[in-house]
Amino acid sequence: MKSYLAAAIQMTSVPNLEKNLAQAEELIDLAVRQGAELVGLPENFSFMGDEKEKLAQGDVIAQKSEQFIKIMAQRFQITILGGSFPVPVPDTGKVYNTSILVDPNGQELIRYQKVHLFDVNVPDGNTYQESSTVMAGKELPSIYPSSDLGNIGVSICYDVRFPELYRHLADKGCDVVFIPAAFTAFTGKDHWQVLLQARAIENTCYVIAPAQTGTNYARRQTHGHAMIIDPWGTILADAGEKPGVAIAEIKPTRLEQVRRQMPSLQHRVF
Ligand SMILES: O=C(O)CNC(=O)[C@H](CS)NC(=O)CCC(=O)C(=O)O
Repeated sequence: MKSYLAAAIQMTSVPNLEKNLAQAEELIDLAVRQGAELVGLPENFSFMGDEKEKLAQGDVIAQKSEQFIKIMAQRFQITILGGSFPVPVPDTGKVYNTSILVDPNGQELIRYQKVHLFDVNVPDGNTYQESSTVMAGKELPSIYPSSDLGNIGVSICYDVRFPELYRHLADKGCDVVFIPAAFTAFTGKDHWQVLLQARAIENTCYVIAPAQTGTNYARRQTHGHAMIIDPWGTILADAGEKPGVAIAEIKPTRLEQVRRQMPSLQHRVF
């Protein structure tokens, strides 16, 4: 594993596929110009909108999103996570909330279908019933062992509240975990950063957390603060509240140092 720059992209996706892909491309370009070699896009980067609209356009969104990620990877010669996009599941009327990690040759390295669905009545009055349109994935995410970039793990948004998923990734030797999100503004202000830091600290790994921000559609407000956190829990970069990128260096020496200073993964009893 080498030292390299990673980027967590922050955007305001809206109910317009082409607009979102254009915004994503601009931000990927910005990240690459600053030297990023590993880049993550947020949950639902290519479409944030009414659930019914998302389903109606599901096939087009899935096909264009996947093609977009592969083209970006090859054009910019980066490894990139398509934070998530809907992929229709035949004969169900539902989609998988899907993330793919793609290498600079346009080769798919990991495909993960979100396991934990956000069926929550948020105390601000908004109700989310992700399972009404999304089929829950049934498998734990896998790790991609990159000799250059380290062992890369993937998860999506609400998964961050389920530490057992990250412990599974840690068991597989995870060095860098992606947590792309579209966190609600209401839960985000109190929980987002704390949860991300907890996952980094307890698993002594880097966290790359791309995010949605601002007003996406109707009353849907997302929290922003895409960030990169080191294995000690220190926030290395925070994109704030506007669209942009959080960029930071991922260092194998820092991983080794923190794992030496705080060997908690070796002290597990259960
Ligand atoms: O809403 C959309 O349009 C697209 N879907 C999402 O953004 C997903 C599923 S509803 N959001 C989350 O998982 C938020 C979790 C969260 O905010 C928390 O855990 O507090």
